Amino acid sequence: MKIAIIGAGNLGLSIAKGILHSNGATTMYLTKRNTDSIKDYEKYGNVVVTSDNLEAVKKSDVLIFAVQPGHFAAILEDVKDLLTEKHVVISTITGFSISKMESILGKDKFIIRSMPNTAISVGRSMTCICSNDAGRKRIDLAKAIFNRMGHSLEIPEEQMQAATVICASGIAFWMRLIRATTQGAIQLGFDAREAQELAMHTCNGAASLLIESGNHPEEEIDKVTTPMGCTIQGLNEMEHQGLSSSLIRGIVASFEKISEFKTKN
Ligand SMILES: NC(=O)C1=CN([C@@H]2O[C@H](COP(=O)(O)OP(=O)(O)OC[C@H]3O[C@@H](n4cnc5c(N)ncnc54)[C@H](OP(=O)(O)O)[C@@H]3O)[C@@H](O)[C@H]2O)C=CC1
Ligand SMILES: O=C(O)[C@@H]1CCC=N1
Repeated sequence: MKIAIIGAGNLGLSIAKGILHSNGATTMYLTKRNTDSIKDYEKYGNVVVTSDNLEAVKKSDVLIFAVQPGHFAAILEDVKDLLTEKHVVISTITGFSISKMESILGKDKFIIRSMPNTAISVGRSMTCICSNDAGRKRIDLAKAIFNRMGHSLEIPEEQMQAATVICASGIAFWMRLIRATTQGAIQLGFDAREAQELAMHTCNGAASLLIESGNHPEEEIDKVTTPMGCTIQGLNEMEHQGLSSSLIRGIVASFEKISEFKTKN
């Protein structure tokens, strides 16, 4: 597979790492205007670093766009005449609709809109995807690409903004919960490194338990909460302090913000 990542910034480089990690490309173009910071990627042999988007598009089949929303339309205008039947356009751009992409590229192009997260760099992204009508022919290819680097789910385009909050911003939300747990562990006497080790592996275990068992979280909680024990004491205190409520409110605030953004675009 010949892949180009147009916009090798935070997310673009995370995707590049995920692709390298999973041997997911025969050649990979990485583009940005100032390439100094990513020249090292050329040591991987099959990676070409360039500021020339046109060359990257001509030499690749799968085009993953990861630029800021304000740059995207102009870049699509620049490359649109180079697009042929071999190309699949995959956007990761927040708030940029499929109809807007079609208005620049045409309805006949294979267009996939995706929302991965930065855990793609370690092959563990939750990635939501949808496509235009023509792109339906390539949705399995897009799923295969993202499933090599985590888990993917096809959703209606209307849910893409909500998926951005839960999955992309969600990485930051979970990081903060892990950090808070780490701070608690330090207060209980662990050194900082051990505290983080305990917090992140316990978090990983909790998610893996649900993924592998298919159980509801409360079913697993019931197995841990000894009557009159320390777990229920801690959980109830967290809820008195608004744990679930503050998470839900944060998610809704994030969604309200992204909805403003959609109106502006
Ligand atoms: N960060 C995240 O976790 C997630 C981000 N997204 C979306 O992904 C997109 C990128 O986000 P993020 O990676 O954080 O942003 P960054 O600003 O880190 O990356 C964007 C990159 O695009 C490059 N760029 C700008 N203009 C061009 C151009 N003309 N041609 C090629 N490259 C160009 C910039 O480099 P230079 O200035 O050198 O050209 C920069 O490295 C956004 O639309 C965001 O909404 C989606 C999911 C998660
Ligand atoms: O915070 C943001 O607005 C972008 C969208 C998802 C991740 N970063």
